[in-house]
Amino acid sequence: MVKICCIGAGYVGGPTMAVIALKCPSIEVVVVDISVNRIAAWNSDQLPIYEPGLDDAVKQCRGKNLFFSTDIEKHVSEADIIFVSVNTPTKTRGLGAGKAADLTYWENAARVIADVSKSDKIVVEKSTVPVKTAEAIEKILTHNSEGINYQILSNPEFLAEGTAMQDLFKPDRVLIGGRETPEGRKAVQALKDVYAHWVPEDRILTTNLWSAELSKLAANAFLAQRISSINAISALCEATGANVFEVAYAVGKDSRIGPKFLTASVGFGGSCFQKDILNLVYISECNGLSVVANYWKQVIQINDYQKNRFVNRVVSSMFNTVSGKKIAVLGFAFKKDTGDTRETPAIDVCKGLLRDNATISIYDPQATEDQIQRDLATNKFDWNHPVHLQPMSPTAVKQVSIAWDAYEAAKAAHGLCILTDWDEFKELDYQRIYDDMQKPAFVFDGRDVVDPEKLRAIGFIVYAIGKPLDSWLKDLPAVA
Ligand SMILES: NC(=O)C1=CN([C@@H]2O[C@H](COP(=O)(O)OP(=O)(O)OC[C@H]3O[C@@H](n4cnc5c(N)ncnc54)[C@H](O)[C@@H]3O)[C@@H](O)[C@H]2O)C=CC1
Ligand SMILES: O=C(O)[C@H]1O[C@H](OP(=O)(O)OP(=O)(O)OC[C@H]2O[C@@H](n3ccc(=O)[nH]c3=O)[C@H](O)[C@@H]2O)[C@H](O)[C@@H](O)[C@@H]1O
Repeated sequence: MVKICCIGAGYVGGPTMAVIALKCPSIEVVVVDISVNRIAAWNSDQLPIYEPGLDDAVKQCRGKNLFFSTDIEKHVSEADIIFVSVNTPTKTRGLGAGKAADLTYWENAARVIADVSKSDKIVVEKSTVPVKTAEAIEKILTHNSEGINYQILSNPEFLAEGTAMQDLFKPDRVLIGGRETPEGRKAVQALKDVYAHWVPEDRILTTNLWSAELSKLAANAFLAQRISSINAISALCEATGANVFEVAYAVGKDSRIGPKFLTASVGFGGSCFQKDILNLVYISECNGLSVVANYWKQVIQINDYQKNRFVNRVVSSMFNTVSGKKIAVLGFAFKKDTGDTRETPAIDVCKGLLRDNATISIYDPQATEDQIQRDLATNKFDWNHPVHLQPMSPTAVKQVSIAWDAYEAAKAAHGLCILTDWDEFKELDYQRIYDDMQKPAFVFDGRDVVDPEKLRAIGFIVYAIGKPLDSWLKDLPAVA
């Protein structure tokens, strides 16, 4: 029986291994992690992450050919194929701080592999890493253990949260990079054989190591670039009276452009887009390509601009101050159908409103109170280190409270900001919300959730990103 061990039981390690176990009953899969709590949760009825369809998959194979454990050494030493799916956050200090990837977690994992391996291993980079990481990992492994053959493969993951299970069941492509040697090709074939259990052969692409590593960074950069492009246009739409959703529809109808990833928003969030672009910027700079680096930096600058613009719209609309005013925030997760709040634009928007001394009441169907408070108290870039390495009880921000539903959040509020595209926000009784709010009642829609005209008919003053402005907002500055 082939044995797989995955180091890192997070958003990628958990779902990807559950799908491998489900689709390959003849393979034993063990997911290991340094976090005792996370592993305990994977072994319980309350999985550590919310992802539609994940519970079912885990329940079907846990205890049969899928296991979760903290005994990293045992399972690494027994495995034939080791996936490494640990965090690769942005460095917070030292050389490359604020840009380069912090490979501490990866290096620690590699050192454990080197320490405990007694047989040949295929080591698979599942984490998103800078180009040439495989070379560094190879050095750590070969310099620390004798007589063992390691084949390093790059097999980046392209799943998106909220749709992870369907992305894994039906991937657009699986990408495997390996050394162009007989041993390298054999390792690539071994990993191909795993995916071939359910992925059609023509969707399994093989490349050299560096192409695979770079393709992952490039894919995320291209996706984020589309969002920043449409968000840049959204500002122009507000200035001209065009509607960004009509523009996106018209632009996306061109089959060369396509309709996806053209939804204007308060900004992209999530653990990877910003981190991976910063990484690309850093690699470009390190290779002396400053023009290339500056080009990609713009994608992040537009994203920051969009979040700032939203905050400024809120403050300027509400008579240039939100001091002491209650603002309801609907949605804190970085997108719908996930409880993940990493790099969510809601953090920047809430921090912006808090700087102006607002009082905030937040409702999100999945994000927990503890996580929200932690996010608002954490410095930029510290968030993406494992939760167990972060302060256990960060000081709660006292102007922030968490509500159990949207109506409670909106009660007596002056303004309401929609920051995540949860479907349930479309179905709310906005008349009831209006009746309970202070007047004039403002709605700021950062996610194309509400129909501004319907809300205006109720009496709200509405700002919706990229859509024609209320007469009240027309003369106010978009960016203060
Ligand atoms: N979250 C996502 O949707 C996607 C993430 N990725 C990439 O996958 C990688 C992992 O991301 P996530 O799963 O979101 O991170 P995560 O933070 O959810 O999970 C990483 C896990 O690794 C564990 N860990 C860290 N060092 C360890 C070590 N030495 N030994 C054992 N366990 C260790 C941590 O405790 C944590 O539970 C990152 O490189 C990310 O860029 C790629 C595609 C999608
Ligand atoms: O490397 C990663 O971590 C993953 O990053 C993204 O996946 P994810 O961040 O989970 O979610 P997306 O659906 O890409 O959304 C990212 C952010 O962009 C926003 N977005 C997305 C699409 C759009 O048109 N407009 C827009 O504002 C979302 O609301 C969200 O805040 C990519 O889509 C995945 O392919 C990739 O594997």
